Amino acid sequence: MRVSLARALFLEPTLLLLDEPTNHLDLNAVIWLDNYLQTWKKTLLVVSHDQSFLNNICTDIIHLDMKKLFYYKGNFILFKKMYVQKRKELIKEYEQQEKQIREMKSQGMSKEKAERQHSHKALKEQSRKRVQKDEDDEPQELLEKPREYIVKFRFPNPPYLSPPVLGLHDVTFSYAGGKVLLEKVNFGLDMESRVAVVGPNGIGKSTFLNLLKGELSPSKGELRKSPRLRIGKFDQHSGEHLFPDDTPCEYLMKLFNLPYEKSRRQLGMFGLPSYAHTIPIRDLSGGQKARVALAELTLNNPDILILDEPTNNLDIESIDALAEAIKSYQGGVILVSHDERLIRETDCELWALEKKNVRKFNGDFDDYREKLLTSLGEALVHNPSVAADMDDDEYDD
Ligand SMILES: Nc1ncnc2c1ncn2[C@@H]1O[C@H](COP(=O)(O)OP(=O)(O)OP(=O)(O)O)[C@@H](O)[C@H]1O
Repeated sequence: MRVSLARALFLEPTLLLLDEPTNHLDLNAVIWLDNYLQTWKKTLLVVSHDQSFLNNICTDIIHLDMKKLFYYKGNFILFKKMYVQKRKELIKEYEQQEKQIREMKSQGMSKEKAERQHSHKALKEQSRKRVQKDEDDEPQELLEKPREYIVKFRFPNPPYLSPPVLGLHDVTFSYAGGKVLLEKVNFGLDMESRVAVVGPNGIGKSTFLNLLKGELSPSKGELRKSPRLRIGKFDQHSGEHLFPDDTPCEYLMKLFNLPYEKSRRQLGMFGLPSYAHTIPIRDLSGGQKARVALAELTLNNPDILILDEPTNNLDIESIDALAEAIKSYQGGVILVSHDERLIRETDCELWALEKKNVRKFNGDFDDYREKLLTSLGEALVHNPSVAADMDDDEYDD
């Protein structure tokens, strides 16, 4: 991923097309790319579910909605505001159309005729308003009902567990025959924790989370956890353990002994479209499987959430829903993510994995960004006036 991206950037094409470029990058690389592309002089067309990235680099947004492209000037924040307004107008127009059709029907007209009549009427109205007619009159299509796409996640609040809840004590770890990835790590989580672990690709972030979950055993040292602790872990592979022959609805019903309706409600809450509740899991997309896995995780009532790149298979609305759910959740959360917005929104402390240990970064996300870019010798595009101090003082031992 890094190599193909580097090649694309090096060639400086007139038109640079990027499809989810941040998906396989670590946070440091995303910060660099974001900063770099802010001064990109040529045309860039990007598809991304990373809102901060879109905000920082885009001057225009094209929204693919109801099978059409809609053009907006400005970055993603502006688009969101304009879209809310546009939706209101579309709903109003749709309601007017439906009212007129209802009136025609009440005068004894058939549904089909009323709809046909309405499209001609709408066309006449449009032609009357048009100063210059530059295209052939075709009966105007009826407006579709603007779709409402609301995703709302909720993690049930666990009972309070007094600290220490979960911790690594003097943990050293290496894979069989591999080099030491973590050495004498001491780290603890409690119910109030909000931690984002950052560090470059391959440094051992997922390994660290797997040690906390107990999926890996320390080579030296130990994992200690509260006996009643339930951990919920979600990662890019979370869809893989689902039974492929079951439908999502059957899967949750069997696992949690749920009634049919409750199972469907749970899936719906996690944004799985209703047709996908009753088809085999093997036919779901990666993003849809991720939703089933999140629905399952929630039903397990976890006390601590371990999230490893949770945004990769989620769309923008679901990432927002995830951030909201984490904000109102009263258990502990530790995550690895390259999504700046998720880290900021959830108020996570940054812990950096480097030199085989995990240490708290003293500063907020902007400080981290600035420190990183300065260490790479990059000019800061957003905030050039602040000088960075590259001392190790910024870390707690
Ligand atoms: N099961 C395994 N057996 C042997 N080596 C492994 C295994 N899993 C990971 N590694 C190696 O351990 C190192 C750390 O991997 P890990 O996935 O923990 O890093 P990471 O920081 O999460 O990376 P990324 O940001 O790319 O996801 C890498 O060099 C990786 O190749």
